[in-house]
Amino acid sequence: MQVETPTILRKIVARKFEEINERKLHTSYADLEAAAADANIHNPSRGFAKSLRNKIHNGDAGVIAEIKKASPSKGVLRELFVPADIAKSYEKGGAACLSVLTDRDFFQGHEDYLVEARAACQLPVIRKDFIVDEYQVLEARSIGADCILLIAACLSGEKLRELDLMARDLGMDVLVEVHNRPELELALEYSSTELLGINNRDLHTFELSLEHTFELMGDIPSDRLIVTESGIHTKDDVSIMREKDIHAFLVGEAFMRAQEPGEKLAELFQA
Ligand SMILES: O=P(O)(O)OC[C@@H](O)[C@@H](O)c1c[nH]c2ccccc12
Repeated sequence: MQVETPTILRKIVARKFEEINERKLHTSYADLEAAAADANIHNPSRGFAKSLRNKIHNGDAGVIAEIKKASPSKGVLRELFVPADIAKSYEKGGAACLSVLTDRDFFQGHEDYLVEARAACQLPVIRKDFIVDEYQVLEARSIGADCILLIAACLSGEKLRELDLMARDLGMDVLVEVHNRPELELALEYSSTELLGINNRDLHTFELSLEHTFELMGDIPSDRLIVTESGIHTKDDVSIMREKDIHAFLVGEAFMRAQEPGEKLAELFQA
């Protein structure tokens, strides 16, 4: 079963396949396998899901704080952009985990940003990119990623299963992202990952509504940890979610626009 792919996403994914082919000319799959194995010795996974769960067990929100310079819908979000400083600020502000955009062409991200951010703190990090090929999964572990994002809207069921199992074999956690019911069905059928993200933003129209989380959450088995993604800007947004028993959040823009991202995190998420 293949869920229909929206157009902006189709454009990004088409470019992604080109990019992967370019990279394969530069670094072979075998070299990347060796680099990932090496990372598992020198830079083992920090336990992404575990860190989220720990915060939630303590009664806090589990916040995945995003490091994102720009996005296709909003343009540049932050001019002064030093990933290591942002990472430290987030850690101080109480983040459970970091999310680092590594896509270059649409989000002005870079793999180096993930490496720099992770080296500057103790937090586990998710590689936020459009992952459609095994090559990118190896690449993620080789740069130190503790988790990868898999977006149901750009994967077939079989591909989702393959990439999910491969990531977990490499010691990473997997966050599977869905936006609507067909994608949720695909995610539940083809992946048993604990972390299920509901993106409140439609990657086709950029339309954003927190209602997406409430509409889909009822169909998610209780052994999964739901992460509400995108469009969280106010303390009210946070309390509405927590009242409905959603305790894990992925937040980017609201923090990126603040002078001190970690202070903004503490302000939004303090009880
Ligand atoms: O900046 P926001 O609205 O707080 O959203 C963060 C995050 O959810 C968003 O960046 C995101 C969610 N899924 C994605 C997939 C690809 C790129 C980006 C994303």
